[in-house]
Amino acid sequence: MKEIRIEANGKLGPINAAEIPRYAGAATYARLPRLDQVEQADLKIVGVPFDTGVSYRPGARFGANHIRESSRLIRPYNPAVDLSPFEHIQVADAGDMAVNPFNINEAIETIQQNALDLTADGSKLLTLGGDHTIALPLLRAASERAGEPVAMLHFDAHLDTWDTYFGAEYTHGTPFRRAVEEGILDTEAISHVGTRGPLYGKRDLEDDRRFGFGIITSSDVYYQGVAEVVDKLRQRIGNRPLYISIDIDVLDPAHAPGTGTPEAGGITSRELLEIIRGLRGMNLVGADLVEVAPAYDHAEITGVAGSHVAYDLISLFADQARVAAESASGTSAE
Ligand SMILES: N=C(N)NCCCC(=O)O
Ligand SMILES: [Zn+2]
Ligand SMILES: [Zn+2]
Repeated sequence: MKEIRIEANGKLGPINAAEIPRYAGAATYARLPRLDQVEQADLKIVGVPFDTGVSYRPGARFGANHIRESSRLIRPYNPAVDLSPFEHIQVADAGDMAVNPFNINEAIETIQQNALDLTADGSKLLTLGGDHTIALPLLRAASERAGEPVAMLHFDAHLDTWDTYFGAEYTHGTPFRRAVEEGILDTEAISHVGTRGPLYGKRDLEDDRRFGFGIITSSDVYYQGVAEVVDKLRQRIGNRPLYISIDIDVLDPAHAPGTGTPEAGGITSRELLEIIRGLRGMNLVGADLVEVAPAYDHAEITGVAGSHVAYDLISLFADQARVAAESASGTSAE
């Protein structure tokens, strides 16, 4: 069937839901064009079907396609930030990386190389799915492209700065310790948001602090509120190149049951979306959304949350482009 798409400012947008019912056809994220359907993309959305690094329930290898299927209802205008993101940047779905499920070291190499290849033309990357192991190669690629260690906001129930599991260095509980060891993070500007739940010991927090991480716990979000949290994060990060890593388990299991290591007492999807929206104007260079495991989901609760989180991340990228275009053309950029 012929696709009928929304087009504006020379950008090829989603399939028009007024012409072709939104439940029809193969899923791309938000029914956006595939990368091979556009001449160029400013932001590429790519799936990472990999979950060999998990310590508990597997299934995040199916996360990207679940988020795509759950994103069919996304509409083109984002009123929360007064922006039609797909009109300001060309966004395209680049499909999935082909990652070895039997060899973690090789998988990490592939992810890093694919991320570098996809951004060689100056475009940016938002990855969907996979377990949190994949943040390490994605951060390596992001810091190489930025030409310096990157700031990071890490939304997660977990610290993911543990040392090893069963002697393994590369797992979904250890990417950020490795990243600090490798010197690819700007340790003046890294923060966890939404952490909670039992730890192995107090030492986990001491190690984490030593690496440079600031912590805003799930309870801090509750007691301080979104506005104060956003303020603190913006101050800590300033204009540094910023990578955002979102583990969907940062949400309470009521908001995201479909994940591998759920912890009670999480933030709501409203809080997460509001914090992301509060980051407008920051120097975002890349992002991932990990740990969506559809086997434990119901009624696409987690898939819908993930698809909307991705939409507000895309809106941040688009807003950066809007501001840059406005200042280039001399119109005031608010
Ligand atoms: N979900 C992520 N990324 N990490 C959880 C690791 C929890 C653990 O096995 O102790
Ligand atoms: Zn994690
Ligand atoms: Zn987690």
